[in-house]
Amino acid sequence: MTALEHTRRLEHRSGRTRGPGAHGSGLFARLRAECARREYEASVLAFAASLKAVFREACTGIALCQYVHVAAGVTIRTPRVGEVRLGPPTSFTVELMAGQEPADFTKGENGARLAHTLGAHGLRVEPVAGRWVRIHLLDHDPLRDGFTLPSLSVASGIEPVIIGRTEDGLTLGHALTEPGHLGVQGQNGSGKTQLAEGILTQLAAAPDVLITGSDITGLLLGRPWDGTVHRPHQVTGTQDIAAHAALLEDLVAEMDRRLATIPPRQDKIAPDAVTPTKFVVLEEFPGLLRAADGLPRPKRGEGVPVGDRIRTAVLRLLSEGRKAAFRVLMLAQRFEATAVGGGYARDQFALRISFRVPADSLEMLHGVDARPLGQEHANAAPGVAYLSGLGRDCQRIRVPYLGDYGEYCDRIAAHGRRAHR
Ligand SMILES: Nc1ncnc2c1ncn2[C@@H]1O[C@H](COP(=O)(O)OP(=O)(O)OP(=O)(O)O)[C@@H](O)[C@H]1O
Repeated sequence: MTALEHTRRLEHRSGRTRGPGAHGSGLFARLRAECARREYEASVLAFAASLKAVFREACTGIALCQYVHVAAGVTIRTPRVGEVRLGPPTSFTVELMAGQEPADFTKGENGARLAHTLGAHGLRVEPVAGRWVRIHLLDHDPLRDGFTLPSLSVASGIEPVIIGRTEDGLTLGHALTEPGHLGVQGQNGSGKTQLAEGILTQLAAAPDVLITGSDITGLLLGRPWDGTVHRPHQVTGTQDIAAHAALLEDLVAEMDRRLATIPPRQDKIAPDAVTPTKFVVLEEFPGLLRAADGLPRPKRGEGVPVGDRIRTAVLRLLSEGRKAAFRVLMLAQRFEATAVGGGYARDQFALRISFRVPADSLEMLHGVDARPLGQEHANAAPGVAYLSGLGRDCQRIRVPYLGDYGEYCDRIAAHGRRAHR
């Protein structure tokens, strides 16, 4: 019998025996209730014993154990299991061995391997006290269920905007004042737009934030922003690709002005309503570069190719913009170096988010630590992403769902800062 079958049988049994004894007061009823209670207790003990045995085997299988040399040969020590709670979800306490850390149970592929051996979908490790942790066996993906982004907006870029929920159910926020650009990749339909729309609607009203940038699709920026202070700072469509380059070069000039006027004894601009954080959105950036590179190249000595102008401007914004209160949000299907303006440009993203992408793309953006996660993430559901950077380990998150495109337009209309306010 596998651990999974055992769990199911006992859960069923625990449910069935919860009530016996409650009905009837005759001798036979009391005997039946007593019998059921003993049977239940025996089944719990049997389950706990079998879980301990399977856990021990699993720890040995993934080398979360110690080999102790004794006179009779080598014995294997595994972390000791304490109290077992039937659940659901089933959980049990474990005493860490010398040199072990709680994260060892989930590091790399350990979490998935342990969980599968124990018949669970995944596991969560909660430090309890001293050297003890509680391991929770999850019977389904904690990110399976989506959640809706409430219609809210922040009053300042200092306030965090909601970007997702972790596997532990914690809401994850990101303040625009955090010193990092955001890089987001994902295949078509994986959820990039929902994330970007969610972030933009939350920022649209902040007086110290200006939403600017380039969008060849003309859906994320552009028309929904008509009538707001942000709209004149956005370039959309593919009719005039040179206009995208001109906007980005204007932003670089503004950045240079700001850098030249940083007040004495300060090393960065403190954004306010007069000098707002410029949130530079680059929607489908590789597509913009492709379109620019497809334009006829100017003759020698007659100017710089538009693609090169865009690459140079974006690289400068990425590498020097942080101190001048510039933050870039770049969206791409994959963050291949050539597609996003070079490996140096890619390295400038302090906060990196990957929706469903092929395994090699995940590693490209998040480093080799993400390699073991690649295969599973290649089939991730829309809205499920990996996030790393700004002091956070690579972790899975669920991004909130905003609604259909009409809802996005309505929220920008409701929150978008207007010139006359
Ligand atoms: N956070 C989410 N929660 C639930 N469903 C989502 C979420 N994000 C996306 N989806 C679903 O996936 C669909 C596609 O999402 P979205 O348009 O954001 O993808 P995309 O990566 O931007 O794709 P494209 O590159 O084609 O624009 C949405 O219409 C929605 O049905």
